Amino acid sequence: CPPPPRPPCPLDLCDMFPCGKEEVDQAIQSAHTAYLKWSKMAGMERARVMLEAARIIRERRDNIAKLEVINNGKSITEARVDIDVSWQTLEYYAGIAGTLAGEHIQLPGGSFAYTRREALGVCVGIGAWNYPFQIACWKSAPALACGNAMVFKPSPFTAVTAVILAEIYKEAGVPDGLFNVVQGGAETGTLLCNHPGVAKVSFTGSVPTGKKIMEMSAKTVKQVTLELGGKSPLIIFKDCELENAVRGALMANFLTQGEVCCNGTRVYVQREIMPVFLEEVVKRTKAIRIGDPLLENTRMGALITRQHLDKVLGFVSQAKKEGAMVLCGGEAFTPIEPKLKGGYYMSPCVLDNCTDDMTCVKEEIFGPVMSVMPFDTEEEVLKRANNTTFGLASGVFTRDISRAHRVAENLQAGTCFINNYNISPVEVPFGGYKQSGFGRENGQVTIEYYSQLKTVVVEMGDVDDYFNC
Ligand SMILES: NC(=O)C1=CN([C@@H]2O[C@H](COP(=O)(O)OP(=O)(O)OC[C@H]3O[C@@H](n4cnc5c(N)ncnc54)[C@H](O)[C@@H]3O)[C@@H](O)[C@H]2O)C=CC1
Repeated sequence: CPPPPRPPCPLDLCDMFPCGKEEVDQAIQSAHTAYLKWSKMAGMERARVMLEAARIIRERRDNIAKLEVINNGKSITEARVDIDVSWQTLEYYAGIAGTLAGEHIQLPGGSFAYTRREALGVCVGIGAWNYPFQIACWKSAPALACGNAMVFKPSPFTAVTAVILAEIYKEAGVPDGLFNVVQGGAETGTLLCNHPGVAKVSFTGSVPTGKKIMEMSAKTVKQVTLELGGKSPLIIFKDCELENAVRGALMANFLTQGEVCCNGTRVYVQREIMPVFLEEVVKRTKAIRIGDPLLENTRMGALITRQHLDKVLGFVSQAKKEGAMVLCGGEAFTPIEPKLKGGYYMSPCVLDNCTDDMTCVKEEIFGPVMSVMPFDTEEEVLKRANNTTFGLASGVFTRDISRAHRVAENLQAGTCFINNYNISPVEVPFGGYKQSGFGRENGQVTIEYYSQLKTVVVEMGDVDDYFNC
């Protein structure tokens, strides 16, 4: 049902009507029809269509990026990177589509077996609001490369750009229905996860929702990939290249207004360099340009919603109550331009005097808030870094190559960045340990999560007369 009429708002991007059972059934049915056709095509044929889609995205990069800024609130420079990563994802998996193959296994007496890598069927993608277009590509590209269809549900807060992707796939020549977008929130997502026509659900979002997705998917034994939240540690040793470590800490905390699942928000700094680190990090954080995300030199745009901004500011207040010290930021920010008044901006925040038991150190804030803590030894910091139910990412800054690899080995996280942070090219697998989820996105391994192996056993001789004794 359309929502009741309300006065038009000049800032509205679209009206979103959530899909109900009928639309979800239709989307899955048409995706299934498209899958029957698409999965019979050769990998090279699928690759050609995907490369054409990648080309169109590249050609329209600036327009899509602009729309993504309006969709999400992130800065235009970041949005362009998201769109570049998106077409690269399509190119990468187009390259793999033509290489999908099985094995040949020799058996006694000339008999043999072979394996076929087959598609799963209709896959569902459920996206978060922080990387709307990129998440749709991270999920659909490997799915389509393997011969699947996808029904994608974007977050209701960022409903628009996934539709652009659907239009581009169609223009590039995928069969009608191969990539369908359904709109809506939890109810629509529930319909998708409970649907018997769905073979797999790939989800990006919060841990509580991820658990529900798993539970619903279990009823019909759907495969599941979960990309959930994090509270990742970033460990900075005193022998680091300080300039890089400071830049890395900013990269680990303030991209997309801090709304990044793999952010390194627990920053452990070796005690000897703490004063100089804090001085530099605060100086740079204060200098971050906040404001109109469509301007070239803006580096921090608006948070996703008023409620989310209030939630993030609430974390800062709670941190103060628990004894943390705000070194900078942590307040609602009103840009000078009149048109931006009422936007959900906040100044990026650095918290000192933090301890491991504080709420700001334990819980995912999903906003521009960095918690800094001192440490003395490698053994101690590893213990503290791993003392969390999350395990998405981690980082270490040091000039000592042995220490870097030793720390990477001992951190319980799906990714460890050495001497940088938040670098996620498509060639590199991405995903979590512990409650940050399972399965992987990107890299060759993701093919495993969007395909299944069939074994074909071929007898070249006679069948044993086993029962005639
Ligand atoms: N790991 C990550 O990348 C992300 C983590 N988050 C975390 O989650 C918090 C809440 O953000 P939300 O957008 O509300 O995350 P969420 O986990 O509630 O929503 C993510 C997606 O799941 C859908 N969804 C919600 N409930 C569902 C259900 N019962 N069944 C099926 N689909 C459902 C939503 O419509 C959206 O498309 C954030 O404050 C942040 O801490 C949010 C976005 C991304």
